[in-house]
Amino acid sequence: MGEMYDPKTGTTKCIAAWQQRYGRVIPIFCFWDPVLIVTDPAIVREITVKNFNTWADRYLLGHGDMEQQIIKKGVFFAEGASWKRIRRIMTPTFSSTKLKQLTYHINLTSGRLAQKLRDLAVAGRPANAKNCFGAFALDVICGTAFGLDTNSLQNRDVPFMKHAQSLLSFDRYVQMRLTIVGLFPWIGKIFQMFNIGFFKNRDVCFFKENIMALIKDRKENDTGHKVADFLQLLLNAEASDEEDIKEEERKLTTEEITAQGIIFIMAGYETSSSLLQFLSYELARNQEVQEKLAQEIQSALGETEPTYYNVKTLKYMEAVINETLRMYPPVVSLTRQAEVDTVINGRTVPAGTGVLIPVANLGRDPEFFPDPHVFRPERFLEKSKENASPLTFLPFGYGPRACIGLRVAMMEAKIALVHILRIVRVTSATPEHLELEEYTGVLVPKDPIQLNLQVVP
Ligand code: HEM
Repeated sequence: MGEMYDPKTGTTKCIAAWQQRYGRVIPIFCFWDPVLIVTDPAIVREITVKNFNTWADRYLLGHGDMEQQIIKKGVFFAEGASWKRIRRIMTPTFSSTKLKQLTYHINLTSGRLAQKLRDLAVAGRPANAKNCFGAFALDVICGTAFGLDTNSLQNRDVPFMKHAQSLLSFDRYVQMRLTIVGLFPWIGKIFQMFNIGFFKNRDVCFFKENIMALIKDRKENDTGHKVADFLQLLLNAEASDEEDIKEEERKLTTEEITAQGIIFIMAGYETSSSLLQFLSYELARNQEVQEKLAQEIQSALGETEPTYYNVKTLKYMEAVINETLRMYPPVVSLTRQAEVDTVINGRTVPAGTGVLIPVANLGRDPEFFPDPHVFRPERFLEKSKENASPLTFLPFGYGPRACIGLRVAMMEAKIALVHILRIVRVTSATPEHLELEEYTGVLVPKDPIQLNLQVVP
């Protein structure tokens, strides 16, 4: 009998303690499943890159029985040859040429966000970071993915906002299903027969119906050529009715395009919101960092509108974002599953074994990042041991299965910061002691962050 996971201690602390005792490859059981927790950079490389073909799929509790059919067609959850095909078709959608066409919408939404924060500063009211950055991130994803102007920054009751929040909420209902399927794996198949999934059907259906209606509208009214959002780019690569085409050459069907639309909301909403919440909190606590950032924006851009290219020159800003992602990675761990028997650390690992790479532990490991609890963006600028290995800093994952939206997320955060810091400063923030909620899908603060703001004179 080994050690038990103690929910009171929290996942990150538990893993850190196990690592002290057992080293950087820790075998555990996740309910009945054998899983290895890996914090050794060389083995992380082995799994995510060198031996990628063996480890291409994600390890999912419930082994895929808990995701609705349409969700499983999304690139995040897809497996094997199907994932390969979808990812290959989607990759050009995220090229620099395509991404620079999205800046119009990101600038529009960032301008609104900055204005909202300014209004709160003028009114002497604190900003609820989750509400402001959550609405911002959702508006960005709805605009860039579907060409929709949801403006949930002004109107929090928009159905897209309600369903997105509910879709991603890791409430008791979801936790209960996960525990039941963890303890009694055969129930997963029964849940599947009754279409009971990990995500709530009403939210999945809402997004499915709305995205399909958008696709229908684009096709009927031939408005596609006027827009350059992700949906249109995928529609341009839509499958024809040819039946005799080889599986790996098949393009995306309407249902598959719809599935990618849902995945964009899942992957791009809470993650970007989480990043901006923690970043603004750290700016409040590190005023010198905030001033340096504002100065960089002024000297590099003046009053020019931010673009895909000019925000790339903001190196200090990039370091501030990276330092936030190191301390508060929105996705706290990566998972993979062995397709066939393989060898790790000199030991044979049977097919089906899961791997968990705890991104949050790697980022706070003093061996890789000295004084890990100190917010110090400079560590990402200096040529040092700290940024020597990309395998210790994994907020966007690594290898062929890494985040496809990395450049969108970085551009979005940078453009938002340019607009915000041109007109307001974060003077202080609560809570005094930030506790992290580790059981949700995405890392969030336990208590909502409130930001006190001041208008730039
Ligand atoms: C701060 C923001 C974001 C963070 C921290 C983040 C992080 C991640 C991580 C850690 C993964 C798993 C990578 C792996 O397993 O190696 C991932 C996958 C993914 N992300 Fe992001 N992400 C962010 C924003 C976005 C955005 C804005 C989009 C879409 C526009 C997006 C789309 C995706 C997709 C589609 C996948 C699945 C890729 C695959 O399985 O092939 N992400 N993301």
